[in-house]
Amino acid sequence: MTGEPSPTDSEKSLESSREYLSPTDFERTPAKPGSLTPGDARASRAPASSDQAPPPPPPPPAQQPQHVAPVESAAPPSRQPRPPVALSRRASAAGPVDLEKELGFELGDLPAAGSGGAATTDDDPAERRRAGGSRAHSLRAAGSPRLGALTGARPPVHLTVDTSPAALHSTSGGGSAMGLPLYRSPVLAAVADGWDTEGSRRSPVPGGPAGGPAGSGGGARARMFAPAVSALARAVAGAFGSPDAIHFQVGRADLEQVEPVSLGTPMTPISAGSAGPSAIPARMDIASSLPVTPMSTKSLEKASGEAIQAVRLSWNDIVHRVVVNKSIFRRRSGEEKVILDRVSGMALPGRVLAIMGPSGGGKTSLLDAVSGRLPGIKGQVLVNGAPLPKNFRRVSSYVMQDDLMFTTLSPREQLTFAARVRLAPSLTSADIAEHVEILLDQLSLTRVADTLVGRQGARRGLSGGERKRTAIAYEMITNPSLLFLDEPTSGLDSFTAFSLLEVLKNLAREGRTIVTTIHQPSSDIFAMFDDLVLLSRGRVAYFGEAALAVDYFSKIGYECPTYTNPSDFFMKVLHSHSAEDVTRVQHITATFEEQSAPQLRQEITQQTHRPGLTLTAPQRATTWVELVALTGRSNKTFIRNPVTFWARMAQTALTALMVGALFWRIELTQSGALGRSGALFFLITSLVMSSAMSFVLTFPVERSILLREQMSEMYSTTTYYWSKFLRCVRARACVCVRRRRKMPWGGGQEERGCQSAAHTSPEARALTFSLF
Ligand SMILES: Nc1ncnc2c1ncn2[C@@H]1O[C@H](COP(=O)(O)OP(=O)(O)OP(=O)(O)O)[C@@H](O)[C@H]1O
Repeated sequence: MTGEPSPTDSEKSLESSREYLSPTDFERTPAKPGSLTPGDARASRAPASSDQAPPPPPPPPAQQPQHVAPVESAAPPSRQPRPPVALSRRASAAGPVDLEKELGFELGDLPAAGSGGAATTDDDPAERRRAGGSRAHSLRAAGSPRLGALTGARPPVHLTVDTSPAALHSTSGGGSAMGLPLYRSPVLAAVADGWDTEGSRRSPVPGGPAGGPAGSGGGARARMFAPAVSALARAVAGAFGSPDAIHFQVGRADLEQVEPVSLGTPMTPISAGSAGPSAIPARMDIASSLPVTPMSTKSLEKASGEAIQAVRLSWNDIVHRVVVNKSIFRRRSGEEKVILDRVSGMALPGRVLAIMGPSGGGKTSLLDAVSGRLPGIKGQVLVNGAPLPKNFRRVSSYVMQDDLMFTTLSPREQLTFAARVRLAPSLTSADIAEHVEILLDQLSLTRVADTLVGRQGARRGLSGGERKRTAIAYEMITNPSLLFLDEPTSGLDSFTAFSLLEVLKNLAREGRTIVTTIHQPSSDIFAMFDDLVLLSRGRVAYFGEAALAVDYFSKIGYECPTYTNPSDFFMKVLHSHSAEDVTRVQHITATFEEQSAPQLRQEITQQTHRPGLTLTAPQRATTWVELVALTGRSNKTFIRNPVTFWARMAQTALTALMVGALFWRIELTQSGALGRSGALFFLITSLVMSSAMSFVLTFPVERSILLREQMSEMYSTTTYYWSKFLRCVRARACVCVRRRRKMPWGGGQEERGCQSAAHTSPEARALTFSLF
C-alpha cells in the first residue's frame, strides 16, 4: 500500500493488530510510564498532553545521504518533523527497491506492504525458488507469516538491517551468518522494541528502564521473531552480496504510520551516511538473553590438545535387517524386517548433514550404522575412503536423543569428569579446569555451571535447552572432528532449537563433520542444513544439498506448495499410512534409486576417497585416573541422593539394633559360642544383602549412562565395577577397622580382659556397624 493512510486506516490497523496479538498481550502489561497499552497507542495519535510530553524527536542526520528516498511526512502540526525513513540499498542506489525482485522471494503475506514493501512479481514460483534457494523458502514458510503477524499487530514497525562494519563491530558477540550480525543487529533491536525504526523513537519496553535496553516483553517478542528476522537478514545478505549497508522497511512504508506509541529517548537514525558506532542502538536485551555465543574452538583445541581433522564419512549400500516375531518356545524362524535398504550417502567436513524422514523411517538406525554403533549391518562405512578405524568411537562423538546424565551433578562436575577420563593424563587439574571453563563458556552454560542437572517432575534443575547443551558439551570435551546427534532439538522450543543449530553450524564451520537426525525442523532450521538425507521405510528418497531438495521433488512431480515449510512438505509426501501412501513412497524411493543413486555413488567415491588420512584418537587416561574419577563421581552421586542415602542409614541402624537386641550380653559359654556364630552369620548376610541392595537400587539408574559412556569408550567396564566395589568396601571396611574399639554399652570383650578380635561382642559390632 502506498500513499498516506487516513485516520480510518490507522484505526483499522490497530484493530487488525488484535487479530494477531491477543487482547491480553496488551492488557497484561501494567500501565506504567513507558509501557504500551491500547490507550497509549490511541493517545499517541493525539497531540501529546503537557504531563505526558513525548521526548524530543531524534535529531535529523547532519547530512541526508543521497541515496535515501524520503517519504513525505504528514505529521500533525503538534509533532516535530522526523527524519525521513530510509528505503534504499547501497549508497549508489536511489529510490525505492522492489524487495521481492531483489531478494528473490515473496513478501506477499506482509499486510499492507508499502512502497518499499512487497510488490508481486510475475516470476514463475519454481524459478524464484531456484533463485532464492532455501532462504526463500525459509522466509515464505515461517518468516513472512510471523513478520506479517508482527507488522499486522503493530503497523508502524519498520525493520532495518545494518551490515556496515560499524554495526558488526558494535554487535560483536552475536550470532552471525553470511557476515551478518543476526541477533545484535538493529533488526532485532527493532523487533525487540517493536517500534524501533529509522527516524522514530525507541520505545522502552515494560520492565526496562526508559530509553534503556529492551525489557523482558521486548526480549520475549524478539525471541519469538528472531528466527524469522534472522532468515530475512540472511536472505538480504545473500541477495545483496554482503553490502556495506542495507536499509529497508517492511510493512507500511508510510512515515505517518511510524508512530512513537510510548515514551522513550530518541534514537539516532541509522543510515548509510551516519552508520557508525554511535548510530548503532545500544546492546539489546535479546543479545544478552541469547543462549549461544559464536563458537571459537581454537582455545578448546589448545586446551584439549586435539586438533580438528577433516573427516569424510561415506556409506555405501547399507542394509540392516532384524528378525521379528521369533518364538523362543517353537522352532519358528520369525519374519525378517528390513530397517535400512541399500542406503548410500556421505558427510563432508565443514557441513551439516541432516537425516530426516517420518517416524520409523530409519533415521536413528542409519545414524547408529554410520557411527559404528550398530552391529550386524551389511555394506560399507568408510572414513576418508578407508574402513572405520578401531579408534573411531573415540575420534567421533555421539549425542543421544535422551540427555542421559547424573541428575545429582552439575554441568561443571560432569564436564570435569569427562575431561579427566577422556583427555591425556598429562593434563593438570588447572588445565582441565580451564578446558571445562572454555566449553561452559562456548555453550553458554557458565551461568548454570554449578546448578545440579535435576530431573523433570522431581527436583528441577537445568532447563531442556541447558540439558541438551550440557550433553553436547559432554561430547565436545575431546574436540571431536565428527559429531553425531540424534534429534538434538526434540523437546526444545523453536528459538532454543534454532540457537542449538547455530552452535552446530559454528562447529561445522570450523571444519567438523556434523551428522544429525531431526524430526520436523522449522524452516529457519531447515535453511541451516547443508546436506540432506530423506529416508522413508528404510530407503533413500533424497540425498543431496538441502537447498535443492524442493526442486528435486518438483521435478519428479511433487510440487512443494508456496508458503509451506519444506520439511512439512517432505513429511507429508514421505509418510506411509495408507496403501496409496506406500505406493507414492515406493515411487519416490525407486525414482531416486534409478535416476540419482548411480551418480551419487560415483560422487561418493570421488569425494570421500582420501587414502592415507588416518585419524588420531585422543590419548586415554590411565586406569588409576579412571578409577579415581569414577569413585569420586560415585561418592558424590551417593551422598547427593537424599533418598538412597537416608534409606541406607535407616536400614543399617535398624539391622544393628535388631542384631544388638537379639544377641545382647551373650555369655562366654558353650551356648554363648553358638549364639556368637549365629550373630556373625546374621551380620555377614546383612552386610552382603545391603551391599547388593545398593547396587540393585542404583544400577538400573546408572546402566543407561554406563552404556552410553561405554559406547564412547570413555573408560573400561572393569574400572567402573572396581570403582563401585571400592565405594562399597570403603564403608564396610570401617566396621572392621573399628571393631576393636571399646563399646561401653555392649559388654565387649575388652571389658572382660579378652583381647581377641574374634571375641568382640556381636552387639558391639552391630552398633559400630550402625555408624556406617
Ligand atoms: N532391533 C529392532 N527390532 C525390531 N525393529 C526394529 C529394531 N530396530 C529398529 N526397528 C524398527 O525399524 C524402524 C526404524 O527405526 P528407527 O528408530 O531407526 O526409526 P526413526 O526414523 O529414528 O524413528 P523416530 O523418528 O520415531 O525415532 C522402526 O519401525 C523400528 O520399529
